[in-house]
Amino acid sequence: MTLRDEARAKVNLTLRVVGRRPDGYHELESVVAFADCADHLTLQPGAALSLTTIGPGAQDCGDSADNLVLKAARLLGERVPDLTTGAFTLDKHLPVAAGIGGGSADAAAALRLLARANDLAVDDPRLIEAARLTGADVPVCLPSKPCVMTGVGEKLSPLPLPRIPAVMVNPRVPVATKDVFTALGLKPGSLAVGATDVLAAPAWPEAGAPLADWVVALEAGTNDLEPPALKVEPVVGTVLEALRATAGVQLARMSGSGATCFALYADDASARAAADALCAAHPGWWVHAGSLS
Ligand SMILES: C[C@@](CO)(OP(=O)(O)O)[C@H](O)COP(=O)(O)OP(=O)(O)OC[C@H]1O[C@@H](n2ccc(N)nc2=O)[C@H](O)[C@@H]1O
Ligand SMILES: Nc1ncnc2c1ncn2[C@@H]1O[C@H](COP(=O)(O)OP(=O)(O)O)[C@@H](O)[C@H]1O
Repeated sequence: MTLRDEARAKVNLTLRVVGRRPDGYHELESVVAFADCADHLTLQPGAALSLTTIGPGAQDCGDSADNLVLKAARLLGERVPDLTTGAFTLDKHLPVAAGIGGGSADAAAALRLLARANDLAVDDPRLIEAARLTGADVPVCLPSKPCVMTGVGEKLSPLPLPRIPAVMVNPRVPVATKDVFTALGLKPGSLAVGATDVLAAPAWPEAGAPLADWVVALEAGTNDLEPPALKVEPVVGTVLEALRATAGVQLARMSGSGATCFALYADDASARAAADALCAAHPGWWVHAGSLS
């Protein structure tokens, strides 16, 4: 029997860099949501672990041993004796190295499929450990639910975010996360470990609050990686300008380390119209109209 799952794109609605740990990793505070665009992963359970990558993005990410799907499966196999793995097929649609965690979402989907094939609970500590070791963004992609993410990405606190009409744009220029953190220029050790825990968390709207309240709260945030990303890849500025010029835009910001940027709208029709205008003006860009939740 073939098992299937979706690897939904992650969007950092806000992203604050709190500091840099002595080991070089950065502590973050980020409101994370998930989009209705995704890669598709299947698993044919069996003896040998393998990966075939297909779809429009296959040539950008490949199926070599360093693919995050295989990395996650190997890390889980090191923790679960006699783990049944099998043949994965990844139908790759999301832009690669784009600040929307496509590879992390694929890895998380692989772990969820392996959990199903092996009757493991989704909150099994071995699954969560394998996620954390695969990459900083993989733990948040395991549940793929809106949350406040802290630490280097492993601490998750659920958030009652409503469905938000949105447009996502990637200029089809890959940006390496490491290069953006380097351009930020923080010295290792510019933070006491655990400092994110003692920072006052902003008061987010209650469950059921109107979208307008969320937009006001999110507007008060930033993405601290925008300035260094603009240095690494100035086209991010062009994308933000284009999104901010669309009719009905409520908020436009970069996601993660870029170069994908998103804009929020009050309704689906405005998001659709904005996406159509962006596609006409920039036929080379990847543009997705849909929603975040
Ligand atoms: C910045 C974020 C925000 O959600 O998103 P993306 O832009 O990648 O989508 C993530 O923290 C990215 O997570 P992920 O892409 O999984 O990071 P990893 O593979 O673990 O690390 C890539 C590189 O980024 C840096 N890195 C990553 C996460 C973090 N909290 N601090 C860091 O300093 C490290 O230099 C590391 O070498
Ligand atoms: N399944 C995968 N999909 C995308 N990228 C992958 C995958 N496996 C490994 N990678 C590598 O991970 C890096 C980060 O990719 P991705 O997750 O798309 O971007 P980001 O970290 O900006 O959100 C890329 O350089 C890519 O080569």
